[in-house]
Amino acid sequence: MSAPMLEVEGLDAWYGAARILFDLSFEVRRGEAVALIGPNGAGKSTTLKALMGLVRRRARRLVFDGVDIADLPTYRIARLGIGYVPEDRRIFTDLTVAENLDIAARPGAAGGHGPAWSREALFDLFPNLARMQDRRGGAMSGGEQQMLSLARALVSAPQLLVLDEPSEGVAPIIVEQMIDTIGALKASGLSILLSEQNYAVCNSICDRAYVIGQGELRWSGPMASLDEARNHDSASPLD
Ligand SMILES: Nc1ncnc2c1ncn2[C@@H]1O[C@H](COP(=O)(O)OP(=O)(O)OP(=O)(O)O)[C@@H](O)[C@H]1O
Repeated sequence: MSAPMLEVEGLDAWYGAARILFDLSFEVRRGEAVALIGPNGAGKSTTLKALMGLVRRRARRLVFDGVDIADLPTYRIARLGIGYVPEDRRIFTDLTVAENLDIAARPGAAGGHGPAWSREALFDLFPNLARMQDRRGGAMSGGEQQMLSLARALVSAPQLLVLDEPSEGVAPIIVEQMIDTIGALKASGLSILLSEQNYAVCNSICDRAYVIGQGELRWSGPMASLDEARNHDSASPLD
């Protein structure tokens, strides 16, 4: 079997003096969708920030696509082909949809070694965005902003999409659309690392799951096994 695309071994992370992650290990293989599941405050967002070099962290092994990323700054990690969509989305609220995408497509921003996304291909995937190209980011709903943030991540041609709680603050009907969109991206060959509290989102999209609690790994295995345990065991890994 080929080496994993992302290998994380023994990851610790801190905010100031407060240690948040304890010896976390996980991996994502090429074409796979992997869920980080856990309750509020479990450390999911911190795990993704630690991966991107946005918080102080230490790991025995932190390798993406064969490159040691432990000492790389965030922009270099992104350029290797990781499209990170943070929980707060970080779109420019004063700029329009089209301008937000233009900024992501500035020269030198791409180069992620993944499939290139033309504007047409993006708008095929996100027809709502195609219809609101002149709308300012600040005038969009939570779900629309999430889609824009996802579209913007694709502009940099990632191989791995890292999505931090994409369903948060999004209306249920839009969550369904989002599941379809992320599922289509997976079907196109992109690898996905998804942090979620919404179990249904993980179950619809992911092949495998890691359950995190209080900064530690509590369980890992195929999504189907987690689903089985959740439905039939009195003490499920999610309790
Ligand atoms: N900037 C920060 N400074 C200090 N502590 C923080 C900071 N951000 C998060 N924490 C703490 O780190 C722990 C993990 O938070 P994290 O946001 O990673 O959890 P999470 O699993 O993503 O939960 P949520 O679903 O609420 O985002 C929590 O105890 C949280 O209070």
